[in-house]
Amino acid sequence: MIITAEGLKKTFTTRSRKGSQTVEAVKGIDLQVETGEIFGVLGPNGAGKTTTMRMLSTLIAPTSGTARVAGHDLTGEASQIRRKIGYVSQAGGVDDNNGARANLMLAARINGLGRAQAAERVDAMLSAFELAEFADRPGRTLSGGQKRRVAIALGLVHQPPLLFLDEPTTGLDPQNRANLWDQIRLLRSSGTTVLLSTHYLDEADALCDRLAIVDHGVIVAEGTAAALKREVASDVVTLRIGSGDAAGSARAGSGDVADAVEGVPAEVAKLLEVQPYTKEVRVDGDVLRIYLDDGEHALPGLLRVLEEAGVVLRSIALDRATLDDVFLHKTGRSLRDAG
Ligand SMILES: Nc1ncnc2c1ncn2[C@@H]1O[C@H](COP(=O)(O)OP(=O)(O)OP(=O)(O)O)[C@@H](O)[C@H]1O
Repeated sequence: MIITAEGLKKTFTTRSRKGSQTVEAVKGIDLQVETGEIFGVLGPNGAGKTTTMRMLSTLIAPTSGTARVAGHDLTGEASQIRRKIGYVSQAGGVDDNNGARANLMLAARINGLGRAQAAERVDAMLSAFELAEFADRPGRTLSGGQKRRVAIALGLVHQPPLLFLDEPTTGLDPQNRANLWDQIRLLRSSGTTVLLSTHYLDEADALCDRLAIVDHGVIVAEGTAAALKREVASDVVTLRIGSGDAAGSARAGSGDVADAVEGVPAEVAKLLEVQPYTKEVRVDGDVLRIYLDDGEHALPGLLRVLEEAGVVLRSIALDRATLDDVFLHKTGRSLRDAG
């Protein structure tokens, strides 16, 4: 394990004229990151991702809890840890008045590399991150994607075995995001461990070997994306149902059962909850999400139940469960709406 953390907590106290305010940003996090993996911390805005990363990278001291990072104790051996990690913040830390080469040279020298070794590493970084073409152009003239690549190169110039990336692809267009994902995967294949935070579901799913989902300062789920999703269900059927008169006039079937459940989401949910294939049903307004395994086989039976009950469908979709379904299952909210 390159990171083990137990009970990490951080409480901020801010003082203003109105008095002091306390924010429990991280409320007790246990974490194990294996050497050589890409580990994701996924959560909505304000969940405590940055605070967790800043504690583990020694930028701020935890209020309580313990951790070992890259073989050293977080509280007693911070300077040894700093030599073994790279940290790329959301802001990036690229000096806008200097080019990539000068930025990298400064970072290499600050990290203790001699002049010749620094020059060698700078060249390697310029080439690895495809920065050579504009290596001497001031940072302010670079595109968002180019600048993000310089920022990540800055975190890697001293060849740390562990790299922290705080929301590395926020604000990038899809092509730049995909390029950066490739570069992060290359880092893994060269043996670097990456701990990254993100609020993008697809990023956590596609890029991370394992992840921790955080909400309100605690980990609500942890594991591989596949295992986390499997825990909820493999498939989800999303129904939008009609209601009231619209349901009554348009429904296919009718009868006593239909009169009882027509268009009332909670009643329809009760009906579906007792079906043998159903794992869980969630109601959000007139939308029902039915979690089940093997949706393709269950779907005809599910439609039959709805028809017999006279339920009018406005739409129906069968999808694979996503990490958002995991978040919903654990917190009762969608990650898309949270934060
Ligand atoms: N220095 C600070 N002083 C006071 N409160 C803070 C400080 N840093 C963070 N917080 C608060 O702690 C909570 C967690 O913030 P944090 O930045 O760790 O969240 P995050 O998950 O990284 O969010 P984002 O995705 O928006 O960056 C928030 O409520 C934030 O306002």
